[in-house]
Formats: sequence, structure tokens, C-alpha cells
Amino acid sequence: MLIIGIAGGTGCGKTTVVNQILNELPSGEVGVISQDSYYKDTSHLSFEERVAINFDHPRSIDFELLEQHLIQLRNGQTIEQPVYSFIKHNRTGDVILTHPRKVMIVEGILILTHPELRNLFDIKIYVHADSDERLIRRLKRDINERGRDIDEVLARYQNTLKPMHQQFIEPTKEYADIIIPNNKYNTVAVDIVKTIINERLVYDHK
Ligand SMILES: Nc1ncnc2c1ncn2[C@@H]1O[C@H](COP(=O)(O)OP(=O)(O)O)[C@@H](O)[C@H]1O
Ligand SMILES: Nc1ccn([C@@H]2O[C@H](COP(=O)(O)O)[C@@H](O)[C@H]2O)c(=O)n1
Repeated sequence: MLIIGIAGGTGCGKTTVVNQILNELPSGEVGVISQDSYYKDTSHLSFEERVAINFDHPRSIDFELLEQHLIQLRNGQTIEQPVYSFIKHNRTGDVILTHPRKVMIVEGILILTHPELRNLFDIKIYVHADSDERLIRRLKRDINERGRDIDEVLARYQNTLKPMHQQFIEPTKEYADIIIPNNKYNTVAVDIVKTIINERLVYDHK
């Protein structure tokens, strides 16, 4: 199994890059795990308390479960990936059965901050977009898809997202094997990653 970690600040385009990689690759050979699925279960908190969580700090993530799931996949076992709701700020209680694949992609803002998890990645990728680009994309996406309004997005950006990005996320760029500049759609870089994956798939078939 080839395990690829894709990190980068919110709105840099991680999910988009993953989807570009998945297009054109043989379906069934590549699986995806999102760090967002591993936000800690907060069922014991009220909605107001959940809204106030700092979701950009590493302590908000259940890294132990994420690491355990990745090891299980590597050992050929199917895992139950939790489903997360950005509307409820909590896990939904549903799970997605995720089967081991020849290539597993793990994507998330904080995945390179955790040493044990980082060690599981064969290839580490950091997607970079400037902070103004990321804020514009985040505003549009969170209002259109995550049930937020402009005040919520901007307050979160100023209070937690920006300082956490500077403290925890941006420094993990130094661990990356590949940095993808993504202020504009970068098909060349995505094609290079696809080539690496394809070579691995062909090699495994020999
Ligand atoms: N290179 C790009 N140029 C313009 N918009 C982009 C680009 N990459 C992603 N987007 C858009 O920005 C938003 C956030 O992208 P997404 O892939 O969800 O980022 P992430 O997963 O890193 O938070 C989405 O609406 C997506 O369509
Ligand atoms: N309930 C939540 C949980 C997380 N967030 C934000 O999501 C961002 C990470 O996801 P990306 O898809 O953008 O990488 C992170 O910056 C959190 O602030 C949230 O808004 N609500």
C-alpha cells in the first residue's frame, strides 16, 4: 500500500486536488480518508459549546483513532470512517466502510503536525495558496456549503484559524516532499502526482 498525506491550510484546495487525482485513476484502487472525519466526538457538549471549539488546533482531532485506522488499512482490514457534520459541529453517528486500497490518500489541515501519523506517509504533499485566496475560497464555501454566514467565517478566521495556521499548519511545510502551488489550478503538479501513483499501481501488478 502507498499512503499519501496531503496537507495545507483551509481553502488551499486539498479536496480539489484529491478529486483531480481520483479522476482518471482506476476506481477501486485509490481510497481517501479525510482528517475532518476525525474531529473528536463532542456529543457531551451543548451546541453553543461546540460552536466555541477551536477546530484549527491539533487537540480537536482524534489522532489516535486516525492513526489506528490507517494501520488497520495497511494491515488489510476495513475501517469504519466516522461521518462529520459541519452544521452540527459533531460526528453524525454514521460511518463509511472504508476498504484498504493499493493507494490511500489522507487529507487534512493538521495531518503533518502529528509525528506518528507523519511517519505512516510514504509521500507527504503540502498544497500552498496565499492566505487572501484561502479566505475568499473559505468564505464562499462555508456560506454555500457549510451553513455559515459572513460574520461567523470572519470571526473564526481572526480568532482561531489565522493564528493556528501560523503556529501549527504553515510550519509543517518543511516536512513535505512535494509542495503544490495552488493559487491557480495546477494541472501540471497534479499530473506529476498522478504519474507517481500510476507507476506504483503498474509496479504492484508486475
Ligand atoms: N486552484 C483553485 N483556484 C480557485 N478555486 C479553487 C482552487 N482550488 C480549490 N478551489 C475552490 O476553493 C474552495 C475550497 O477548496 P477545497 O478543495 O475544498 O479546499 P480545502 O479542502 O483545502 O479546504 C472550493 O470551493 C474549491 O472549488
Ligand atoms: N465544526 C467545524 C469543524 C471544522 N471547521 C473548519 O474546517 C477547517 C478544516 O477543513 P478544510 O476542509 O477547510 O480543510 C478548519 O479550518 C476549521 O476551522 C469548522 O468550521 N467547523
